[in-house]
Amino acid sequence: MLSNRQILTVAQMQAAEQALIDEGESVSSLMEKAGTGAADWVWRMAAGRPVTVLCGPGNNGGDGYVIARVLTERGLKVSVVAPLEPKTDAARKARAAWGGEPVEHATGSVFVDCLFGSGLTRGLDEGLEHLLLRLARAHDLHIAVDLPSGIDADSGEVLNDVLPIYDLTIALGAWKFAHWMMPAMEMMGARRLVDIGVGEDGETARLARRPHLSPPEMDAHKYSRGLLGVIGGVMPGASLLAARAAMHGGAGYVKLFTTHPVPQAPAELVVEHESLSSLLADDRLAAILIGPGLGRDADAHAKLAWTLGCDLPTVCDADALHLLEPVMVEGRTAPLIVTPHAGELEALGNNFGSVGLDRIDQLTELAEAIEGVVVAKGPDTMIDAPGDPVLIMPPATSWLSAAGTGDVLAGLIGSRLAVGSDSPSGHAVEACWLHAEAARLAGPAFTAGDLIDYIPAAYGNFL
Ligand SMILES: NC(=O)C1=CN([C@@H]2O[C@H](COP(=O)(O)OP(=O)(O)OC[C@H]3O[C@@H](n4cnc5c(N)ncnc54)[C@H](O)[C@@H]3O)[C@@H](O)[C@H]2O)[C@@H](O)CC1
Ligand SMILES: Nc1ncnc2c1ncn2[C@@H]1O[C@H](COP(=O)(O)OP(=O)(O)O)[C@@H](O)[C@H]1O
Ligand SMILES: [K+]
Repeated sequence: MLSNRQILTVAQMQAAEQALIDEGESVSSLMEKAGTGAADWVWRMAAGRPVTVLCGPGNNGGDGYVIARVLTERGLKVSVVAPLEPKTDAARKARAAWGGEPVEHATGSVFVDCLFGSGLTRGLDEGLEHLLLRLARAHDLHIAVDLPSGIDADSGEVLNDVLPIYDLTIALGAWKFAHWMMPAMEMMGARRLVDIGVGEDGETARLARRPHLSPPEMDAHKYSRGLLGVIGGVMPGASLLAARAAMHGGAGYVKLFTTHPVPQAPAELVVEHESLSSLLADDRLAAILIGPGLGRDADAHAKLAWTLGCDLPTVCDADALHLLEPVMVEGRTAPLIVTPHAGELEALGNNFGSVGLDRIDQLTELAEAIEGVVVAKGPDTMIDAPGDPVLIMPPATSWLSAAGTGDVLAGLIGSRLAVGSDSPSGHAVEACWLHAEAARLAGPAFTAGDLIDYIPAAYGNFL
């Protein structure tokens, strides 16, 4: 059965195709499924208008010839541009079955890019780049088959300076990382997946599943729902945002521990000013969040070291990520979740020895090194825990790119961790969904404070 969530590397995709071939398929029969499935989408988009297909030398080009044949049979006017002869047997057969004559150039309504797919090994050379751009400019609608040509399937890297922007990308068989990773995913437009029979493999990366949350138990009380301690620092605003968000994230009780005055704290938020050691001795604490507004001085360092030494379920965000060192996590057994944005991921990589790696490798290595969950934030937020498949969040609204929204997410993750009904990475996923859903409901131009107001309604959408 088609898995709508599975994300494969090129090597995994090739292995999956080989498994199908071992079961009796051929490259040509797979190409027929891929091409006819893609042709259905092109047919819908074209709505009777002329189509131009750009076919490359490999099997992606082969898919293009199948699309051209199917749409011609259905009565559409189809032109094929083929700057390179087909090199694979399956592509040659598909071209012969199409039976038409390629043209040098075509204008029309719908442009279908079958130049290169997952077999791309380098950026497009100047001639192909110009041809691709010229054809794209000569058409109104742009469709990429499997992947836009010129991007790296495994890293989402865009290998040419200028490439077309697509209205639709039709993934074949399974998602590739580039479909859900920046910067490539920005070019893809809507994404659709065509089934060619690739099965589910529990080991591979996947899109994070939308969670189902539960209301509190009938006999719940504030402690049974989870007590979260948020440790503040020199910038009270950030820890206050996190604590306020946490109050709506499921935990029954949120306390803010800070030595600094917090005049804007709402009445429901308990602010404690005692020493950290006595506050952390409370055995009712279900989880701790430390980092937003903490500062990066010696005092902040000491607070972080002390907190992690208490071995409670802990979320580290913001300043804590710059201070975190391997020695602080040694010997811990309680869950740890870190929530770096790109810059903080870099800083953590430096401290934990995972430098110079691509984003996915850095994520997985860091999760192993801290023996905890890493939530790598951004337009393509990814979550990893040691031994688990990498999870990628579906894209959230770009209005989240506002100061303080990370503090809100950290508060939500802390809150879910305090609830403690799922695995730590499961809680990170729940919080990311709550955050994204609150942002969707908040509409345009919200602030981090506004975002918090939408968390209860977002919560309601997961019950
Ligand atoms: N392998 C299979 O069983 C199937 C593959 N399918 C399609 O096949 C695609 C992968 O096919 P291929 O592995 O043939 O790869 P591509 O069709 O993406 O192209 C690879 C060919 O282009 C050359 N090439 C790579 N980068 C180049 C560049 N920058 N400039 C010039 N030439 C370059 C390679 O040397 C190779 O000859 C998938 O994306 C998908 O569209 C589907 O038809 C389904 C079945
Ligand atoms: N362009 C974007 N599209 C979607 N989500 C984004 C975008 N930019 C930022 N975000 C999200 O917003 C939050 C920002 O967090 P962070 O960078 O820590 O900001 P801050 O430190 O100001 O709170 C993260 O959850 C991130 O995933
Ligand atoms: K393509």
